Amino acid sequence: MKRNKITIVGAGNVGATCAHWAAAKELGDIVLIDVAEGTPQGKALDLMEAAPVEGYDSIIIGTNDYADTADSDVVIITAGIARKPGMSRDDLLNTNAGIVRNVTEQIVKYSPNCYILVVTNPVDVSTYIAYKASGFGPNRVFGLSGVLDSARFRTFIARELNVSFEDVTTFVLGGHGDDMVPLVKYTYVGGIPVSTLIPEDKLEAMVERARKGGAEIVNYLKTGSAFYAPSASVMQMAECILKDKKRILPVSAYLQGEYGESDVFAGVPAIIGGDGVEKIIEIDLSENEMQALKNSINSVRSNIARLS
Ligand SMILES: NC(=O)c1ccc[n+]([C@@H]2O[C@H](COP(=O)([O-])OP(=O)(O)OC[C@H]3O[C@@H](n4cnc5c(N)ncnc54)[C@H](O)[C@@H]3O)[C@@H](O)[C@H]2O)c1
Ligand SMILES: O=C(O)C[C@H](O)C(=O)O
Repeated sequence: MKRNKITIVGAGNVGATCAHWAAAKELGDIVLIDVAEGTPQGKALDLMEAAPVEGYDSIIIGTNDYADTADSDVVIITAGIARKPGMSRDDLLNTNAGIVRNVTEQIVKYSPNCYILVVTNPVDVSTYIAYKASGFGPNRVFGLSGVLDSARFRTFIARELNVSFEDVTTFVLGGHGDDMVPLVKYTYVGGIPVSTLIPEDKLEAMVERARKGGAEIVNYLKTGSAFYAPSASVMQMAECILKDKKRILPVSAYLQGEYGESDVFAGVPAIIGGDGVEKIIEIDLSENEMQALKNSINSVRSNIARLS
């Protein structure tokens, strides 16, 4: 029986932690690849040497050679620079656009049948670049945004109510930027609408904190950005493909008329299963929510227009 093969491009904070979650969940064998010589090799060996203690059976290799990534089922792109305090994610575009394009070309050459999950920021634009460079169908290339942004919003709500994190469900839509759209209307705690449990002003403060959740961590860390919750989030997306889970998750997906938008990536709810983005779900939005989504998508479009 063929084992799943997961390639993670970029062996930095997000990439190495993705490998950690993937091994802990025994999602498959793992290839960690980076331009830095020694880094992926050292981190992969170190992680594999934890296997006898933790009891997972993933084979983990580190490399600088794309030939080792051949025939991957899922490829996660985390390569590129991260922001520092005072920067926006969009400030990373000039450096990261070329990296994502180049990485995608290499990946596709060796794994023509894979699914590509993009993490590198600004993620909605990076995912657009990877989609165009891959020549893959839109179901096979998508990005990390809403799972992470929703996880932050869920965390704040669960702590406020002192309930299990698992029992809070929500959606955050739009681009993964400061104008993302957390949807209070679609937020439930154990099936109960959150608006009946938390006063409006407190909820609004949590919405704002979720929107700025990335910057909050950057301001603490100073030298880089969040990686535990981001890597857990993207590995949940990978797991949905590898196990054909068909979960409904908010992901950065290619829009072809949904929500009145085309030829752009933005966070929307979608069924994620063995065939990647199997269906984008269009939910009812109020006029204000739709306008907020459009504003957020317009920010993504203006960055796409900056690409040469
Ligand atoms: N979409 C999201 O929600 C989300 C969440 C967290 C981080 N990010 C983004 O993910 C990216 C990585 O973050 P990080 O904290 O891991 O950064 P990091 O600096 O710790 O790691 C980045 C790694 O990429 C490698 N790299 C650079 N160019 C490469 C290339 N051409 N090929 C292969 N590897 C290359 C570097 O050597 C480094 O090891 C950043 O752009 C960050 O903004 C996005
Ligand atoms: O904030 C960042 O730059 C990294 C990531 O997009 C996040 O939301 O944590």
